[in-house]
Amino acid sequence: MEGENKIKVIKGKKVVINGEIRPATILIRNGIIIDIKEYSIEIKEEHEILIDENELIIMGGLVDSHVHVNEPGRTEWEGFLSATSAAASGGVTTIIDMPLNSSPVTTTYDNLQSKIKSMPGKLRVDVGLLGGIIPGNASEISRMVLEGGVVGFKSFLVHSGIDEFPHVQETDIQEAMDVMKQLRDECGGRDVVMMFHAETEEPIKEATERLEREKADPKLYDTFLQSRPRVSENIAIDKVIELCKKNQVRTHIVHLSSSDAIKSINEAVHHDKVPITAETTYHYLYFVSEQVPYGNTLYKCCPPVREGENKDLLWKAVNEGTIKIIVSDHSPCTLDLKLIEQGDFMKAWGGISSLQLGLPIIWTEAKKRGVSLVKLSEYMSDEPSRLVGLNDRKGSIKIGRDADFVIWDPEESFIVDQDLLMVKNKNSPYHGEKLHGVVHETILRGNKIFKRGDQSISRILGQRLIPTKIHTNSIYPNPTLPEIELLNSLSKSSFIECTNLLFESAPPLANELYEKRPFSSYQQLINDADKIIKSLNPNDKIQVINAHPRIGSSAAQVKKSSSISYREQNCDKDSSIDQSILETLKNLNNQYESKFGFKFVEFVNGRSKSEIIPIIEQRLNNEKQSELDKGLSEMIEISKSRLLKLK
Ligand SMILES: NC(=O)NC(NC(N)=O)C(=O)[O-]
Ligand SMILES: [Zn+2]
Ligand SMILES: [Zn+2]
Repeated sequence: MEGENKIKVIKGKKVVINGEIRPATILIRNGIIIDIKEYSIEIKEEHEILIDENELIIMGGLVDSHVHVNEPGRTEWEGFLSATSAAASGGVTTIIDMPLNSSPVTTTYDNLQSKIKSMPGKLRVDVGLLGGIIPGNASEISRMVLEGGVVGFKSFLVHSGIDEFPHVQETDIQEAMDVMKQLRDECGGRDVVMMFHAETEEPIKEATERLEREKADPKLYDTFLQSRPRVSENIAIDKVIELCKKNQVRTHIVHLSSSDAIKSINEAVHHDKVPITAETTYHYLYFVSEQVPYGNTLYKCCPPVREGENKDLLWKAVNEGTIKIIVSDHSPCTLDLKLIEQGDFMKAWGGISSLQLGLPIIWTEAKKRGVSLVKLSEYMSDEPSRLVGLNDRKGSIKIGRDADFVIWDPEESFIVDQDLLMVKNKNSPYHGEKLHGVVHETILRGNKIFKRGDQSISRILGQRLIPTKIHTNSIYPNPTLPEIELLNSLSKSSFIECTNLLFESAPPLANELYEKRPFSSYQQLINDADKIIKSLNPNDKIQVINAHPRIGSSAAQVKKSSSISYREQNCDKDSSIDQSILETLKNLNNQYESKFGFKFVEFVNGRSKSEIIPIIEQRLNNEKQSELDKGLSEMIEISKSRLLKLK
């Protein structure tokens, strides 16, 4: 682990921040954006300059919330290493993996665990996982959220293409939504989004039978297009809206293709305040059905790429904000399943490979339509991240978020050469297309994970992401702790971010706690922490006790280091109390620290700052050793009281 407090710096003349493109200097510590300053501020020589850029655009790393990684199981189709390598090369720093086409599909807690076990050593970017909802698995939902840390669920209203992932009926959806309501109302708001592949069977079946009767040519794209009419999406989406309205649980329509449905989504959101969102994908915003070559099944996906007028209406919806999420729906397979020789659209696998190309694909179209870079950052980072409850950590550039960036040139163009793609199965309908926008560098939590032309960067730094509500980024206003089973399963840095909430950031304690996993309960964790602290050498004991902010420090200082202490010490009231109290506390802290050589720590327990003054005065008369032990035992009391608030 690099120096705990080393500051890294990113400077740029064209930085996308808060809805504008401007010069800025970004300060990063431990992978988190801790400050955004004027471009011209002086950089201290101990700071590490990561990027100093005059021309290229610097933007928050992209978040692609619809990726089929297909590991474990169908790793000949894709896998975590190839998918996250492609993501890194495309400026994508977070991907959300779908519950299919891995095998086993992620429809039980145990299957989720087998997916989690397949990840270590393969993540070049951060990865969140979705669970799957199929008929009869509602009993698995809670555990996949509370102990498994999934960021949402996906289900199909039509055959998914994979037999082990059957589609749901209305009763299955209602059963799942009942569980979501329980998670929201009884488990501290730990509800997550339900995503739907919204097509219905009936119109597809009728159209397909008619086309068969007419002996329509399966190599003609129009035959496939007619077999999946817009009405199939429209009916499915109306049903999803109805269920979302009835249950008021967060719902999402994936890969919207039918522009007919935009109106009903708009009305649901703006008129009926239904908690529903919709995404569209790169291919619906780039290709048109009229241009699909005869028999070229690489263009096949479900729902289908539709006509040019449909594409224009999707872009209009993007411009108006009805569609605020643009993702890949990267759904690769082995070439044989695309039946390239037969060119049979009706039998080929549905799914398009595009994970690495999203930014240039969308920018090429957006620049023609006057859609700004700023809006792309919102729709390809912020909104997908919000969808899966990660927008405190991931999204556009903001203090407190992970230091994820893409550095790219919107002016540069290139011809797509599929052989240069990092995905496992390289055949792509984008091959040969001229796109605008070249990614030069990608940064994940302050580390370079991709640099154009530099094959030497192949660092495996990605983490599995758990939902924001139980993620504990210290800047996040209302953190809560994960279930103990989920805590035990976290990567070291995520584990430590959780324990920092209880004990503040004290490496000698945190590192030893991590080695002691698994814990049966938080009570056992605190008891073990107490034992560890007692066993530390004096220097480490002092480092642990000094992790706590001083009582009486400025509110801004306390908030920056510990949002929990900020609340415990009632810092929000500081501006209204007699400033002499803060002055007295400051002096007493200085006396205490110069006498004992470490900070004064007391379990404030809601008492006012003035009530603490006589306590620090009295404790100034004690011996050093007894004060060190007292301060450390106060820390344990603080952690017990925090546990009550955080669970
Ligand atoms: N099983 C799949 O990967 N399906 C995917 N296939 C597409 N979109 O054609 C999807 O998202 O529905
Ligand atoms: Zn789908
Ligand atoms: Zn998909």
